[in-house]
Amino acid sequence: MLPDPSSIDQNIGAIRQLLQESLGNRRYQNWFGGTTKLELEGSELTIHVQGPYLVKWIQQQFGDELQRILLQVLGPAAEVRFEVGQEVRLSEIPEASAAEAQPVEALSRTTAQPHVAKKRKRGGRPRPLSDFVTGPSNELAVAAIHQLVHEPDSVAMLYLHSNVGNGKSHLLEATRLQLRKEDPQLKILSLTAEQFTNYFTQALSAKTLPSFRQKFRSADVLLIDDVDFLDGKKGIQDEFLHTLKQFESENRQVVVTSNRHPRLLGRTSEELVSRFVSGLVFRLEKPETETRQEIVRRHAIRQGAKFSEPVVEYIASRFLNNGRDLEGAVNILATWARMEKKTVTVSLAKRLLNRLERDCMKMIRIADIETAICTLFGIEEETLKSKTRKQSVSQPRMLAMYLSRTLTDAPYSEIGEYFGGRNHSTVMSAQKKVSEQLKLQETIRVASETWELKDLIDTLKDRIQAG
Ligand SMILES: Nc1ncnc2c1ncn2[C@@H]1O[C@H](COP(=O)(O)OP(=O)(O)OP(=O)(O)O)[C@@H](O)[C@H]1O
Repeated sequence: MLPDPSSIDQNIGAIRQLLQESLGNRRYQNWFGGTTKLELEGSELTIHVQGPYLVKWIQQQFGDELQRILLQVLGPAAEVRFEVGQEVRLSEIPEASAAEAQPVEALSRTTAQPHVAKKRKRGGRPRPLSDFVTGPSNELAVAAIHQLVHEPDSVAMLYLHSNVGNGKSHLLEATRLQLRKEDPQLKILSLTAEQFTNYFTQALSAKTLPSFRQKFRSADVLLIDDVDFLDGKKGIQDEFLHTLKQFESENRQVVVTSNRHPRLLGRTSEELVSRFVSGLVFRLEKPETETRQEIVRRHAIRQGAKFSEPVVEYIASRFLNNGRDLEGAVNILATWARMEKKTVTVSLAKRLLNRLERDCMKMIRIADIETAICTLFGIEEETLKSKTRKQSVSQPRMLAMYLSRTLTDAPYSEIGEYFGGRNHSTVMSAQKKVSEQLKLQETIRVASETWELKDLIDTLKDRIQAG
């Protein structure tokens, strides 16, 4: 039986009221009012927040109170989870198809969801190109978008890749907005690869593949976020490949984003990879100092906060990896300033962000390194740990040992044991060998690409740190 929508509204209303009573109006408005959306499904409350820092913050500050209130309103089965980012919005799918297609959530909620914050895409504030801070780390990608929009005949496929939080989704949405501005009639289909998969699976089981194909192939431009989601999913890859072929044959445009270079999609068909690399491929690098500072300034303005230059510089020097972390830090400080009606100083920023930064630091395990190496080189974990001395396996194994020494506190013996019961001197010599290769600026082959060893190690480190 479907839940009664009025009882859902009543329960959310009761939760909000109790929170307001318990926290006081001002704190309630700051943390749960305004744009903080609450959703209830059964006895699970989902709180939608803007960034991972807010998850930590709300859990630390109000976790106990929240649990008490949920227990009171929803009973002992009550659970709370957080969603970081905003709601999914298939905004440019023509009305009919959006209505027909079952929402992605409805499909994914048929199985139990782990209680982790899962990032969703789009919705919320629009992210135009003018909001995107451009610098050496990303300017080629931005130039490519301009070209795609203004010279459609010259760009058929654009592939943007980067580590987490460096603006892929922002740029994809900005592309949609630019295209729309240029031609309001254009049919733009914009969705994540996961949504594509869910729509496809749904159409397959409902035996409505022809109309699914019609919808996905009738667009003028296709924008797909997180195409790496398809890695290792053969059936969907075939379907996606057919869609791409159709776009290609009719000179329509496709933009995709991914967390890695197409050649590093180890479990993706060669045909699909070669389509990706045949287009323009750009990597969004970590933002450099000036870009980070400007991201902080602009985001502070959006949050209605005014930070002094030393505070801007402090935040930018503290969060080096991506725009998302910077925005999260700004959100915390801006909300604090609003609540306390005080100016944020550098020492206050240090104090407030210290604890949060510690909480968000990732503990790296040897298993994380193993996963990153196996994914990148497209080899199985058992093979990496096996006795084989083939160079295609021994080189990744040496790298795994080297990174385990660099990124974890594990002793040589533990690392050796982990990678196939080897002794500590094997690990020592792997570390020495990789260090020498780095000194000699050697290159290394991964799939059919040649990499500078240093670039490869930096990429691996980024991906391991980002989880
Ligand atoms: N150069 C930039 N200028 C302005 N904002 C940026 C920039 N880089 C990242 N951001 C902001 O950081 C946040 C994270 O960016 P986004 O979601 O686009 O990252 P992503 O690369 O898609 O991450 P993921 O790999 O997790 O999907 C967004 O709010 C985005 O607007």
